[in-house]
Amino acid sequence: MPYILDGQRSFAAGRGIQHQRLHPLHGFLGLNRVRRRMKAVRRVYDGLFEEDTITAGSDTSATTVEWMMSELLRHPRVMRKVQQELEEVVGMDRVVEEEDLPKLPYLEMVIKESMRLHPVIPLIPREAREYCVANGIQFEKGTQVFVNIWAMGRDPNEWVNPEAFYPERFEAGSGGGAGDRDSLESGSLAFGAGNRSCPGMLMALTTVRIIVTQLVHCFDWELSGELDMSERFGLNLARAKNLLVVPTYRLPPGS
Ligand code: HEM
Repeated sequence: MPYILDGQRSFAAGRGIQHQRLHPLHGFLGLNRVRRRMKAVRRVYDGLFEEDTITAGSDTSATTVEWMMSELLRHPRVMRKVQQELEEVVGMDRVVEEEDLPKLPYLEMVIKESMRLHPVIPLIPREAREYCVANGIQFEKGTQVFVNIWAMGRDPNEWVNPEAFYPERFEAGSGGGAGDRDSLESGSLAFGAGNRSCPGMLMALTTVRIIVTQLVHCFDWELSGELDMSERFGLNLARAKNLLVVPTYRLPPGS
């Protein structure tokens, strides 16, 4: 039966698989884990209100998961390669744990590639605090600027074949246009830059990594119907259409 794969409910999948052995597409996200992390983030950034953190932190991660799963469904070769990496590192008799994540280099490339093409916050607002000139353009003090992260990720001057989903471009020496963007945590603009960059980045990356790996490790996925990659423009750049999929459990019974 086709299932609407949305990032929020994918959280549920992880929890269901790990602890309840429910139908894996029901259940509940490890919300306590998320709450614990939220508290940790708040301790560090205690000037922020919880509402801000939850708003900024939930849709963004969920939408990132949806785009990544869409790209994996569109590129079975890449999906298979992620599954193979998981089979080698984790095996097939248990689910992925957070401790496994640093041992999954190909997964990292897939995340980078997906976030390059689908930064969920496509425009980052800034204001010129003083008169300045950048790229020959003069900005008066107080000018509002929107940095277009979406366009930068698809700039043909920066990336070889920018519209292609090709995670291997991030391999050292691949010549794929990755340049010095070898680390998401230090290089990607998908989380902004400078003093106001995303304070939830590390938590977000861990959340996305664990959800996607559990989905891909525990299930084979098939599309139900056409895959429409249209975007719904807004503050959060989400999929315009539901992602309809058919999952099949692939771990042996009891694992
Ligand atoms: C994949 C998931 C996420 C993405 C792509 C993302 C991206 C971003 C971006 C681009 C900004 C603006 C940065 C700038 O202006 O330079 C931002 C700000 C922010 N993010 Fe995230 N974010 C994600 C997840 C999270 C999570 C999980 C939290 C909290 C737990 C969070 C909390 C915040 C907050 C509070 C701000 C405002 C920071 C400020 O204005 O100083 N984000 N995020």
